[in-house]
Amino acid sequence: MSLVKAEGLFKSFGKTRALDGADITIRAGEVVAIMGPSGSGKSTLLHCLAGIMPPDKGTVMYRDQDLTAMGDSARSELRRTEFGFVFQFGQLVPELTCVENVALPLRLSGVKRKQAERAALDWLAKLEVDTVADQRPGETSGGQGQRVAIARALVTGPKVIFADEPTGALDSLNGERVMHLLTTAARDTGAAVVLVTHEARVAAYSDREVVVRDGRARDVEFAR
Ligand SMILES: Nc1ncnc2c1ncn2[C@@H]1O[C@H](COP(=O)(O)OP(=O)(O)OP(=O)(O)O)[C@@H](O)[C@H]1O
Repeated sequence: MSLVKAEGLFKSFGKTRALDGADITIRAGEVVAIMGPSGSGKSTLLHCLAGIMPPDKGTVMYRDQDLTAMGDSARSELRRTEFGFVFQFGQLVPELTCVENVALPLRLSGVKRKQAERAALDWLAKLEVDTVADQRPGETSGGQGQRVAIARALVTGPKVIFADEPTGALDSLNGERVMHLLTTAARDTGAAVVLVTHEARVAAYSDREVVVRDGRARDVEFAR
């Protein structure tokens, strides 16, 4: 059963064709690594799948909803309720403490502060960073910051986590730890993970790899 299904995606930036007829299907609960050379269209594909960027042509279905036919506000509502995001540099709010950062998506959905912060603390503990709950992101290490960002992505119970080079700024040991925690947490909650990475050892945490070349996506045989 497909959860996210994209067909015939085209996207150009001026004369650069970033996507050139890309197709990809993500099933519920699976961890998919999007790999491929630099500039091949991986991030553009991720942004189209996640409803961050509309393709020039093609469709992106999330369950029975067509993201490409939705207005901006419906699409951002869908992103807020169904998706979680992790980027290369955590992109936490620097003025807020880590627990406030993780609680933020719940607060935006109308959850009361105490309840939101309790849920945030639970997630920080699962990702083994409850020790930095009261610190600001600038006072944490890169690996801790990424774990906080993962807690923030998971706190709303998303169906899909989109992660663009989530370990790109970490050393290999921290990268592996973050991947382990991300995929374990996603498997525990049943969330699918769509992950852009250059690194084979990061892709090794996925169930399946999709290779993007010249703006087209190709499924690799189930590797494991
Ligand atoms: N906002 C943009 N404006 C102009 N060109 C862009 C933009 N975003 C992407 N591109 C171009 O589209 C192509 C695909 O970019 P994309 O970032 O999707 O590739 P990628 O595979 O994620 O690359 P990398 O691995 O280096 O991050 C590249 O040639 C890039 O320069």
